Amino acid sequence: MTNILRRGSCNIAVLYSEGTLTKIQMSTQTVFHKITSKVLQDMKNSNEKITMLTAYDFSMARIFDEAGIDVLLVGDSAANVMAGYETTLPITLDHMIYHTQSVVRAVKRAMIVTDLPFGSYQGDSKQALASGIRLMKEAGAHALKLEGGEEILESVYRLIQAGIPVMGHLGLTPQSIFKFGSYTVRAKEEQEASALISNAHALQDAGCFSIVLEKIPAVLGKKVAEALHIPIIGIGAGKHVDGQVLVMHDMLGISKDFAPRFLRRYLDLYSQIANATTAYVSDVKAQKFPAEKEQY
Ligand SMILES: Nc1nc(=O)c2c([nH]1)NC[C@@H]1CN(c3ccc(C(=O)N[C@@H](CCC(=O)O)C(=O)O)cc3)CN21
Ligand SMILES: CC(C)C(=O)C(=O)O
Repeated sequence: MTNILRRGSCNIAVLYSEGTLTKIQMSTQTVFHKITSKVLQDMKNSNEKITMLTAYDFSMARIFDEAGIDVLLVGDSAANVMAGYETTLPITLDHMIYHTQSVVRAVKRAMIVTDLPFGSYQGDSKQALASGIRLMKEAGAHALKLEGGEEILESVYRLIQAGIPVMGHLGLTPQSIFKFGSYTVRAKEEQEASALISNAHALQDAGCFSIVLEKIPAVLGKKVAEALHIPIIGIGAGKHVDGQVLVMHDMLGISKDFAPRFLRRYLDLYSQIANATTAYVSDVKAQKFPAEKEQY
């Protein structure tokens, strides 16, 4: 195996010697490989880190996809960053379908994983399957993510039986925030750590293609990534896991007052957008916009 392609716009010819990957010949002669669970597994096996960001809309998803992101997560964090709710609980399956459809229209290469939202799967595996089928059929998701371990295994299994790739999510699981009461680091104590490890094994055994670990000690992230053969994607789970995920608004510096230790901001878009807005407002007020050449 050689290299796994990164950019849509450049001419890196990527030859993947194993497996049966979909190749798309673009007009620019760029060869794309659509990212699938098989590609992610190959990345783990060859020690290539997996990159994942959230996306909720067409315009941002297109930029991320063309810039070479491997996985786009249509996260239920849309409840927070798109809709302004305090928690992820209020977002509905219909909202998740809308966001997923928007992302799907933009993406050529990345794998699109959508969260099953709170209330659309817990406790009833038939409801989980019905919700999952809507996201695959109506929205075009490539895979689904569900929060939890043992307690949702039946749902995970039923989805996988139906041919839907499932990503697990352990550690800090925001849909259970009212059970835990805070967003503190999880599994610091031995008992919770060993429960997390056994849940990770159970998810892998049920057929999950990958697991997200959120806000846990780096040593535990390392332990899980080494013990499991499937790719482990971390958010606040240290550097030894197989890939990293961040919420796009955090990574781009759009979100305000969110500064957990695990976050690295690659831009300060909040102030850049605010400055651009002030400049626009003052130009219009001062009748500097539009200028002669900007009118008909
Ligand atoms: N903008 C955004 N980014 C996220 O990463 C994110 C969401 N929203 N919404 C859904 C979940 C919630 N997540 C969270 C929420 C809080 C912390 C956190 O560390 N909060 C506090 C510490 C709280 C405490 O220690 O009690 C912090 O330091 O900001 C981490 C992940 C991750 N997800
Ligand atoms: C924080 C990530 C992993 C997530 O689940 C979301 O964005 O909803």
